[in-house]
Amino acid sequence: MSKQTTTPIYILSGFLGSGKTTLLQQLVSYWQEQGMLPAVIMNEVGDVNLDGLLVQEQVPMTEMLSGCICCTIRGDLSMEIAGLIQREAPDVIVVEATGIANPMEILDGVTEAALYLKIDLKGVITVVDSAHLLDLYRNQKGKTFRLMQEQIRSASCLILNKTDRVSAEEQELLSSVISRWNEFASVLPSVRCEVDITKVLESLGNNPIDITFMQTEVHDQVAGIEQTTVEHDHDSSHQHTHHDHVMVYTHYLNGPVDSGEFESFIANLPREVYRAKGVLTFSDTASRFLFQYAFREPDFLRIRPQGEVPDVVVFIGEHFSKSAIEEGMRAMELR
Ligand SMILES: Nc1nc2c(ncn2[C@@H]2O[C@H](COP(=O)(O)OP(=O)(O)OP(=O)(O)O)[C@@H](O)[C@H]2O)c(=O)[nH]1
Repeated sequence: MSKQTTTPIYILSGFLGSGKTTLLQQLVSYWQEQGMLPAVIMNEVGDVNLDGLLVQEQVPMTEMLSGCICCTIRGDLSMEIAGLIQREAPDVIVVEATGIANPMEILDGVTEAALYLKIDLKGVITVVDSAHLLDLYRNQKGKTFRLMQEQIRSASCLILNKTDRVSAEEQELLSSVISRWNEFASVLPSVRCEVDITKVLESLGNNPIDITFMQTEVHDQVAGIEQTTVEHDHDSSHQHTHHDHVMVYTHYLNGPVDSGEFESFIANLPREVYRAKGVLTFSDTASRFLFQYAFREPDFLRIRPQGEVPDVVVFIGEHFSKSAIEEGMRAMELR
């Protein structure tokens, strides 16, 4: 039985690896401390959900894999929201979009659901990787730059994350740049998304989404990007394509690999691979690890996954050679 109350919905946006899951964990803990039941809709471009390993088991979660909710599987979003509300009656829902999602399209998906469900779209929180944005800002071109700009423009609250990876002057420059792009959203600088969650939620209340403004002002700017990066296929939502400039390679490992060898393989990844994540067993350490790689920075977290989780690494990027990555990985497995 679904509750008769209105369910608030938050959209988490931000480029691949910016820190969305890191923020999601904080939001979930915050709501749990308030005695609330948060639920999560996770969307991944790859076919495995590794971020799910970072969310506590008792949090109801729906996964939308192998596609991007902003385009090919957008139609499914309102059904997922409806299903979650019916099954779990959560007090609040967070939709974590893929890093390549266009928030305008997700807003469309959620508003579609609002036609027949009692939901209240609270706003878009966009997480920004400071170092990555700085790098793209200095080049001022490319689809990734425009997409990141779009994600910033559609936010009601902006988390300027990973400030540990830029200098104080660079952080100031970024703050002024993003405030110019989006003068309505609050900007909260952070390291590992450690922000005052009450401030985030308050700022959403103060900067409600003005969909009319976004449709006229922003959509015009987005139009060019959509045409070049999105394969529109609204009729066949199960044909899982995604943004055409983004590639995903999922590599299942046959066994443990040497940690040093893996680290040097990652250090030498081509620039075109800008995000990777996986679960690994190393031959020289006892534990298993959740591996992350975002904008050239690797990270390893010791984990004890519940249930069966294969050793797998997902590589995401643009125009990289899948066979070169596969060969490199296989070579490590053979040794
Ligand atoms: N140096 C640094 N690393 C961070 C910070 N915040 C998060 N990270 C790391 O960045 C990586 C990506 O973080 P996630 O929270 O998984 O990013 P995401 O946006 O959910 O990634 P996708 O779901 O793949 O788009 C992880 O290794 C985090 O530990 C930060 O402030 N500084």
